Amino acid sequence: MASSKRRDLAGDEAGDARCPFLRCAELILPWLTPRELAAVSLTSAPLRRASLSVSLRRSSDAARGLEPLPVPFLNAVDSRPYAYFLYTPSSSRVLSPPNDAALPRQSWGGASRTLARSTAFPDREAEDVVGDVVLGCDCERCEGHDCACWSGDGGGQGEEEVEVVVVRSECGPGCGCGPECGNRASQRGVEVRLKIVRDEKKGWCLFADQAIEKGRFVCEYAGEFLTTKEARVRQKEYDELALSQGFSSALLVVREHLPSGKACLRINIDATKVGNVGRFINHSCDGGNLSTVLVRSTGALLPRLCFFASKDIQEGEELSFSYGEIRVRSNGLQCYCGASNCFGILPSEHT
Ligand SMILES: C[S@@+](CC[C@H](N)C(=O)[O-])C[C@H]1O[C@@H](n2cnc3c(N)ncnc32)[C@H](O)[C@@H]1O
Repeated sequence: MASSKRRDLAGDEAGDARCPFLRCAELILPWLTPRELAAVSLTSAPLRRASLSVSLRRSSDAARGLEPLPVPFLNAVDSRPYAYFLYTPSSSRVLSPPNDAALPRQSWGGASRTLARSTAFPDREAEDVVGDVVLGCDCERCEGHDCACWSGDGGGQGEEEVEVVVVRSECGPGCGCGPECGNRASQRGVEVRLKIVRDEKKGWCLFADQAIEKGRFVCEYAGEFLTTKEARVRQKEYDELALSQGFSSALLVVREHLPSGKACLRINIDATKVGNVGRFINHSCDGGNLSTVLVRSTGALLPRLCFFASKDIQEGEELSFSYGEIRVRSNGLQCYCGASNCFGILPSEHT
């Protein structure tokens, strides 16, 4: 009996594959948002099966084939199969669309992984529209030369605090060397096995799926480069959503002090709508196991924010870093990092 049921199912699937309408659907479904996919799946059993396949393929690789290794979603706590956002391996490739424009679509979960590459981002140089020089940086801890600080959104209610990070130079487009050059560690994408695991309290969390030695590059914090004006508008929108719907946003502000010591370059990276696996890294009050490094490639105006292992990391360990130390709101979002020195609330700072 069971085997005849299996045969029926296999027969249905073979029939589905031969139907021209379903072959078209296979091409279209990967371009749909989860909401659109759910609506389509209600229309017929074959479309429900096709939509389910798309969801399964999406949950098997958050990076949609754009990184050297797949990064799966694992969820044992609720029914969400994956988080939906547009994937970019590196910040420098994307541009924020105008406020009122819909985000471009990106194919995800199709039978062919190569479709993900046809993302419709405008083909313009990001660097001519982002990166604000701010005179008289208000960061008190940075002394000016060769230092940088960053702050980020800790789940609403303003940006987070400012943290000193290291600045590193790598080879760039103008250097004669190729992609295998040892001085391009952060330019080859995610080369360590990672997985994204759902937690009841923290939402999605990025985990190491292999041991990672201290100092090794883990991933970039990739997202949309925004102007400061756009960042402030978005921050306000995210704060409201965080308070009303428990929304998780991922907007970081990096300030790199210019050599004069009298100005800093403010870079706003928003991974909320367009990002990479870095957007799943949670905060830890003890500093976690990742260090943040600003990497500037020769010839590039804007640096990229990159994560390196700050200690030896075991397979199965959650990856985390400190979002900062300032908490401007005593009623900020609750922190569940579990560190012995946990403050109880996530860092936050005024935008
Ligand atoms: C950059 S995202 C990290 C990924 C996020 N957990 C998700 O589900 O997409 C930042 C958000 O994660 C959550 N988060 C990060 N660290 C946390 C922590 N230690 N405790 C509770 N929530 C945390 C907050 O909602 C914050 O706004």
